[in-house]
Amino acid sequence: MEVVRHPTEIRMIPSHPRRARRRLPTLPSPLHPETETPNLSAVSRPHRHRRRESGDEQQRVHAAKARGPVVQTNPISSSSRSRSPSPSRGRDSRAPPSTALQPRAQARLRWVLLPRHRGAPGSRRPALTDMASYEPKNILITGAAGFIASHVANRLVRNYPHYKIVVLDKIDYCSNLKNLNPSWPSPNFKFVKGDIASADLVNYLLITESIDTIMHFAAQTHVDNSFGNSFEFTKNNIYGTHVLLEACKVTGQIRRFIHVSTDEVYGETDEDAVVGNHEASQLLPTNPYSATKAGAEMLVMAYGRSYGLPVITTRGNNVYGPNQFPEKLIPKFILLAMRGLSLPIHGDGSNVRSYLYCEDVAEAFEVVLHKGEVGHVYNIGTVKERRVIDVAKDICKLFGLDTEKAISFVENRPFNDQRYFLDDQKLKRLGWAERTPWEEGLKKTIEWYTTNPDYWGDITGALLPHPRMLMTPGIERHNWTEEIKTLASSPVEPSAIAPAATVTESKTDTPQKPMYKFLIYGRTGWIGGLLGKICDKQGIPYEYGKGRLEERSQLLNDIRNVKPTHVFNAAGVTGRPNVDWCETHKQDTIRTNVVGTLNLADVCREQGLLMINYATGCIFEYDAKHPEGSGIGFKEEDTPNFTGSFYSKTKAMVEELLKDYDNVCTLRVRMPISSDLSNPRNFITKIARYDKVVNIPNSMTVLDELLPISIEMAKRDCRGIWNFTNPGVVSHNEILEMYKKYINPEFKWTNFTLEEQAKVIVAPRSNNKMDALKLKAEFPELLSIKDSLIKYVFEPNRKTGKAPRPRLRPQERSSVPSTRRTGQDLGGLPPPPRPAFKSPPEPESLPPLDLLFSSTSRQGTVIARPRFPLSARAPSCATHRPAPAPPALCSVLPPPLHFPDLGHRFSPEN
Ligand SMILES: O=c1ccn([C@@H]2O[C@H](COP(=O)(O)OP(=O)(O)O[C@H]3O[C@H](CO)[C@@H](O)[C@H](O)[C@H]3O)[C@@H](O)[C@H]2O)c(=O)[nH]1
Repeated sequence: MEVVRHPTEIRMIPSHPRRARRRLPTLPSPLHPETETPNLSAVSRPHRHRRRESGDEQQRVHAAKARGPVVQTNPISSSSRSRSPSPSRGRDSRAPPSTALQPRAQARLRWVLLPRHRGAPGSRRPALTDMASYEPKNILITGAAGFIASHVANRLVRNYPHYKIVVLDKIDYCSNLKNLNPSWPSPNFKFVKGDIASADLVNYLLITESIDTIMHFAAQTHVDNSFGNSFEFTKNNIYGTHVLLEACKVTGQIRRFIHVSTDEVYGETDEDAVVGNHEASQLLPTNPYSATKAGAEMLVMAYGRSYGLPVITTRGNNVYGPNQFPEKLIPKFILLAMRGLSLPIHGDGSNVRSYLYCEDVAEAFEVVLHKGEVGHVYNIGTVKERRVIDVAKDICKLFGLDTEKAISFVENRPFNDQRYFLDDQKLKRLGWAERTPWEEGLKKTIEWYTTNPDYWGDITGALLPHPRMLMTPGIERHNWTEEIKTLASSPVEPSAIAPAATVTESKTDTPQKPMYKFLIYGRTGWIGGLLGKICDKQGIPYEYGKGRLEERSQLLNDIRNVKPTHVFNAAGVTGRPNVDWCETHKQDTIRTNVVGTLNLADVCREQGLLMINYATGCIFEYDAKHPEGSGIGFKEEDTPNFTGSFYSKTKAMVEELLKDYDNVCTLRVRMPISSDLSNPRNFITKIARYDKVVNIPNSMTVLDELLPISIEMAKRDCRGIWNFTNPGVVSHNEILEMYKKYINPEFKWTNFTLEEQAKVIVAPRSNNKMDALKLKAEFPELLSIKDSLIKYVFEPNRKTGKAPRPRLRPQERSSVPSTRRTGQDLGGLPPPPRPAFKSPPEPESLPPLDLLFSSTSRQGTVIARPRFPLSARAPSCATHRPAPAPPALCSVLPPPLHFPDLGHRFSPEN
């Protein structure tokens, strides 16, 4: 008798660059020649070269011998485990099954299989030899409101009225009760809403429903999600499976446990492999999802071996067809094509997948259920492979779309297996065959989605290039209780099932839980205020942060209270009236802009939250490599070269440190502009009001266009550094020319040089061109700065006829000293007709400081003489003390001046 070591360990080989791995030599397989359960134990090999059954039997025998003698470890899977090692057994078990059991194993089998709760010893046990005609009675299907399982459940309910089909589903974000529509009226169908991880519920169901067969589909299945929240995968896929297995052990009545796994457990197939992964191939999962599926398989195998649970495992290729939640490639691309949106290909689209139509797969499960051999693994596969790009092209073709225009290429997944190639012969030998040709299946699928466009409700989040639906709040997208009650012919009464069952009364009329909730810092700032308005408009729930950025406990409180999906940081000190203030308030600047920002990033990371950080592009200035007028812009990866002002210096430092926070999306804003021409922070408003302006081309940010994009970036889970400006540059004079053309034909201005400007400002300011290609690639519709200015700012504000004199807000009027303007440069600011965004109201007590002290531009691009002596500057935002004001202003500066949230203002300096 030989002994085989119990597979206890998956050897995880550190990730290797894909190409490099492919070149490694093939190594012997560590497969146990007697079973189809993979040996995951001792042999350490390069990841890519777990053998794909090289056919070198000598190596296989050698590897088997090296592991030592074999022990009959699974009393149930007699067919595979009672045979002695046979080098002639190739890639799967073809020899007839043996029924011989070891005495000890027989005893164990009896212990497990006899119905200890009700049946007497000697009651009928599953006939171990008549595998080809297994007859279940009461089947529990887990995850049956999901895609594949619902097709299986509907098929079994329809084809086998004498089976009782009990389905258990927690109704996750990707499930839908409508998937079970065909089954609801059937008397042999029962739905239970609940979680497989609830041991009480599962035990109760197994016993009260006299379950003899389990088909276990319930799982977190979306690979993209698993890169974001893999603990959910461990909980659902491993722990959930474990609970089920334990319930099988405890209740002791299960005659079949069909465990649904995936081709992904084999890991990536070599590009040049001509033979597919056979059921005995080594498991080498590469992503967190497939790792949890492999982990679950190990538990299933262990319960088969340790307790004789009659297990069968399936490993399937990709499935497509009606009812699939559109986070998966095919339904997502169909729905995007229906909406005229671009189809985002991860990477270059060369990844290959093998697609099976859902009905064919349901039939495969029907075959496995009735004919599958206990202890065996079955691939459910097709050798017809398709590159992702070709799938996209086929969809485009059927929609009559131009592929060049309809397809876009986006960042790849952190790891994206190139190919999963299965050997599909074993299941075929049981009589199953794929029936639906790709063209037919795809047409049927498109037909279904176009007929049911609203089947899934709000699926905006799923249609993103890298959806992370699991990370959205309240994973349930819908409260299904009422539907359950209506749909079920014999709904499970709450009282009739274990307390853990969750068929509960509907507590709310709201059908849909929101998918996003934003926590925004910078309530009183310009950008913070605008963000709130965009959220209002888009119906996105949000709250403003109450805590100060530098107070960790306050931030944690905010997060606990708000439970956000994303955090937006539009807070920071910019100095009053301008960044010169930072030169003399270095610690205050550091406290908020450095300590506070880092603190928030750190808290968000700890809480698993993405932080969208409105940063600045004023950390660059034209240099020899990026000269003015050359068209060469600073890229995201360029090192800041402008530290002339303390403000910019600290911003550059923070940006550098934030690079190590993978939960942060840094948006480099520059010279923000909005359609609200009455807002004194608006770059246009400022330069139109200055006495003299410099004239330098710069990259700028049109907030009306770009702030909604930043929200979209949050939804798309964009991370890292982004130049957040419109493409191209525009100079001051060009903007003022537009101003003259659209707003006030009589408008005039005076230029002066940088040198002249330097005399009236404290710290130098930056001028630069940012390279916006990265942003443009993600948002191809992004307009160039000049087009954006026309579309979002000047056209909506266009004035015909003679423009009126500028209308200042009452505060502004009363606070403007008579000597402050020459007249011509204040002239012509009409109230904007209908700006897309209005600036948030300034706090009542806050005078319009930009007007009071309007002398300098923070970009260093415009300048006028100070309107007051510098000693009369605005109160310090850090001290909250009113600065002495000139007598003329006393009436409009209510004592004491209070700046409730100045520390959290977004910098208009950017
Ligand atoms: O917008 C998208 C979505 C997907 N893809 C690519 O399309 C392929 C298929 O992706 P997806 O539809 O998410 O499926 P897989 O990642 O192949 O995983 C599916 O197929 C597996 C079987 O191989 C199952 O185990 C998984 O549960 C199931 O999600 C992958 O290469 C993706 O990178 C894109 O290029 N763009």
